Amino acid sequence: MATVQTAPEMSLSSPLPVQQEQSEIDLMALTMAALRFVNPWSVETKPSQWQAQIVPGAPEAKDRTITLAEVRMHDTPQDCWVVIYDRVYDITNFFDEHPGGADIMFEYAGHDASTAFRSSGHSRMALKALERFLVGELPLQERMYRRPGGIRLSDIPE
Ligand code: HEM
Repeated sequence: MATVQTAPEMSLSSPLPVQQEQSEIDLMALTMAALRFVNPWSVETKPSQWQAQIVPGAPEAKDRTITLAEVRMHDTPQDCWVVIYDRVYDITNFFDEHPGGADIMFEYAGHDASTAFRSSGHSRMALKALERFLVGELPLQERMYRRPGGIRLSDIPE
């Protein structure tokens, strides 16, 4: 004997839950796509291949913007970045060369080392040496020195 399937009961007060879930997923996907379009870094959680390939001291390094959040991810002896006067330096290959020793520099791995660098009385030669390690610069809103109204010091290089 044939059975007749009846449609599930519907009422205005209880809309179908499946349809509701579907529309929420689509909305989320649309929002993420829009964010990725407007500002890719706002939805990127891991360092991208592009950022991983920065060559320290390369001429284009001064045009790269790197956030403090990205700097924080580079805090190991094999991959060590520091911030000095709003600029980001990859000092991974400098540990053995540093006249002040490796340990003192590693204390600032992934962090801002401006005050420590300044208070160690580094020479003009040391300031010049920074150029070899440059990988980028902080975004304007995260800078302390190189921004309108920022802290002014006589020894901040151009
Ligand atoms: C990429 C970053 C750095 C570069 C290129 C650098 C470079 C140098 C250079 C060339 C010297 C020899 C003295 C001079 O010319 O001033 C020196 C000494 C020294 N540095 Fe650094 N330095 C860096 C980061 C740091 C940091 C973050 C600290 C943390 C406190 C530090 C602490 C010292 C100290 C204490 C000395 C004195 C060593 C001594 O006289 O025995 N340096 N550094």
